[in-house]
Order: sequence, then C-alpha cells, then structure tokens
Amino acid sequence: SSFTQLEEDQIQRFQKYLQIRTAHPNPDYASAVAFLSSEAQSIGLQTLTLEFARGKSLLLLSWPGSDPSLSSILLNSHIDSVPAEPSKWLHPPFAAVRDAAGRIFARGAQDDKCLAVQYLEALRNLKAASFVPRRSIHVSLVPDEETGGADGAAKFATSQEFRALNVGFVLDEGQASPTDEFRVFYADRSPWSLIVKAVGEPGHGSRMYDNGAMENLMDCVEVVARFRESQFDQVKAGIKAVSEVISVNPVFVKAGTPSPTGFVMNMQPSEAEVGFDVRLPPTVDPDLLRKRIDEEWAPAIRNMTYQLIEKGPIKDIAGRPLATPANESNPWWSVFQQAVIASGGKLARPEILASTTDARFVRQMGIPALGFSPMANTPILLHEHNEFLKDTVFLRGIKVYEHVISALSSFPANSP
Ligand code: MET
Ligand SMILES: [Zn+2]
Ligand SMILES: [Zn+2]
Repeated sequence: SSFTQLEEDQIQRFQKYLQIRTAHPNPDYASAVAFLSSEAQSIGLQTLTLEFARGKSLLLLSWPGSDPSLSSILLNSHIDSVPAEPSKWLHPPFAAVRDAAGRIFARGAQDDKCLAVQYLEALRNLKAASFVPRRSIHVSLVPDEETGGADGAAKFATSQEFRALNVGFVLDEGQASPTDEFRVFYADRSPWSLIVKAVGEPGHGSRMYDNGAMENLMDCVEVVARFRESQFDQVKAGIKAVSEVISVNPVFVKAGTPSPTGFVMNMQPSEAEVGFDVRLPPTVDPDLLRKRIDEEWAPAIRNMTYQLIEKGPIKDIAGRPLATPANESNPWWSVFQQAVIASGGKLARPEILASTTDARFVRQMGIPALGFSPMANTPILLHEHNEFLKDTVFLRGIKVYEHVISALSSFPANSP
C-alpha cells in the first residue's frame, strides 16, 4: 500500500480499539480503558482513571503545558457505542474489517471511537516532533454518553477534578460530512424521552366502543405525527435546517395481551404505550412544548398519562441557551478555524447538531465547546448498519488534529 509503517500502525491501533465491545447494554469499559491508557503511556501522557458511577470508568489523559497559569484545552470522546444487529451488516460490527477500498467497518467507527485514537495519534506525532504545548492538553474518554451522559460527562463537568483542570476550551464529537468541507457544530439539540401510556377498559375483539386504550394511544400517535409533519415540511421547503426544528420520532410501541404464540387476537387490551425520541433546538421555548405535550399529545381527559425525561440541561449556569459563539467574538473559534484551514481543510458554515453530545455539559458550565469530527467525503452512518470510516479519512483526521491541537495549545497568554 501507499501508507508508511507509522500510518499502517495507526490504522491497526484504530482497528484494535474498534474490536473492543463497547456497545450497550454491556459496554466493556474496563478493556477500553486498559487499551487507551496503555497507548497513552506509550506516548508519554499522564493517565488518571476516575469512576463517578460504579463500573463506569472515565479516563483522563494529560500533557502539561509550559505555562500552568493559562487555561487548558480538553478533547473529549465517549467510549460507549449504540448496539448493532450483526446479521444485518456486511461485516461483523466488532471485527473492524478493512475492505479493498480501505473502508473500516465497525460500530463506533464514526461515532465516535475514531476520535479517541485520532487525538492520541496526533499527540504521538506532536511528541515525536518535539512540540512543547503552552497550555495543558487534556483528553477525556468518557462512559455513558449514548444513554444520556448522566453517569459520565454530566458528573465529570461538575466535579472537583474537572474544575482543577481549569478548562478554557473543549472539542467534542461532530458528524461526518458527505462533501469535501468539514462540519463544525456550535450547539446541540436537547434530548427528551417521552413515554405515553394510554389505559381503557378491555373488551371483546369484535366490539366497537369508545375510549379503549388502543384508540387513545392511536389518537396520540396521530396528533404527534401531524406535528412531526409540520416540522419536517419546513425542512423540506428549505425554510429551516433539520437541526433547527423539533424532531419527534416513535421508537417503540408496547401493547397487546401476550399469549404463548404471540398475542391474544380477540381481545382489546387495557393498556398501551408508545415511546418518542424528541429533540429541541436551543432556540425553541421548552415551556411551549411541555404545554403541547400536556394538552394535545397526551391529554389526561383521553385517559393518557406520560413520563417526560428531559435529559440534561437546556440553559447554562447564567441562564443562556447552550450555544458557543462561532464567530470572531470568540478567539477560540478564530484559532480553531484558522488551524483547520492551515491543515488544508475546508470548513462548512457552523451548524447546530441535529443529535446530541456531551458538549452540552461543559457548555452548561459556561465553557466554549465545538463539535468536530474531521470526516469529509464520508456518508453519515452514526447509529446505522454498516457504519464505516475510510483509512485515508481516518489518517487525514490525525493531521487535522495536529494542526488544531498545536494551535489551540499555543494560543497567546493574554487571552482567556
Ligand atoms: C439521548 S442523549 C444523546 C445520546 C446520543 N448522542 C444521541 O444523540 O442520541
Ligand atoms: Zn457520539
Ligand atoms: Zn451516538
């Protein structure tokens, strides 16, 4: 191949990390942390394992800067992944097969196990080039992101250990870009989980009557579907970006009277449940949506109850929306942008992320954070079958991080 020995080794280390089974519901944090800390030690980074929740380790790596009076930079990546259905993949999701086109197939290849290895390899290259950081560089490898971050980044960001790092700026995950421009994200949508339960009298399967559990649940689903369409129409008409509307998507339904062969078919059940994934852009008023859920989506007068889990903060500690300025008013932004360009990369207009990351927990603390995964010319495959990343794209990302990390950590003394 046309790769150097170092590059082949870097690809191999990426594959090794991808082969560790970090998918929910039983992510192997212990093996992941063991692998990452041994890599970090081989590079000469300091390692510290923290445990804010039993069995969910968080690995913190540090390269102290020459000027400890300056705030530090933090590079974040979550260890855990969503599950995969092996029978529906071209290659087993934890084999990290590299095909003839250089595509490396694995759950987590894009979301976001590439980042941990790219950060480490960029630091390895900078060490080899005798680079001396002015600001301290920290890397956090965190658990629990895919289930909401409550036992990972949320606890970390409010901890003594975090405060002691004096973090001035954070990079976290973004998303792949199908074009040759890298994407960058200055805010996330907030994730809510909504579970609506409808109850009613059970009845013979042949009977027509009002207010049955299934009828009530179907009313809910219809009303939500209409709202969903109103949001999606704005996207289709080009008025708003996908990440600027409220998304609401059904993710499970649970109903029916179980029987040994499936469900009792001649009985209308007495309860039924549907779960929705809801995402709110930072620009919308959460109270309006709370009211809509209460009055229109799951009205008590139609025998519905609901559980709304608002996962994580909506505002920062000063009451502002969780958004990082992505313009010249933010010196970190300028340094970041210039470094990406200096690496030979192109940057798309900054966006709100349609999904959600741990960055919101540091934004909550008032710390600027950008979402960035340097994957250009790559289909967006997070949470999908056959998630992959090309070897060339992976290697290119290491180079981009070398530029970005060295620029951020050299950033002058008279700034934040
Ligand atoms: C539900 S919290 C966020 C988890 C994941 N990153 C997502 O966007 O779905
Ligand atoms: Zn992710
Ligand atoms: Zn994810």
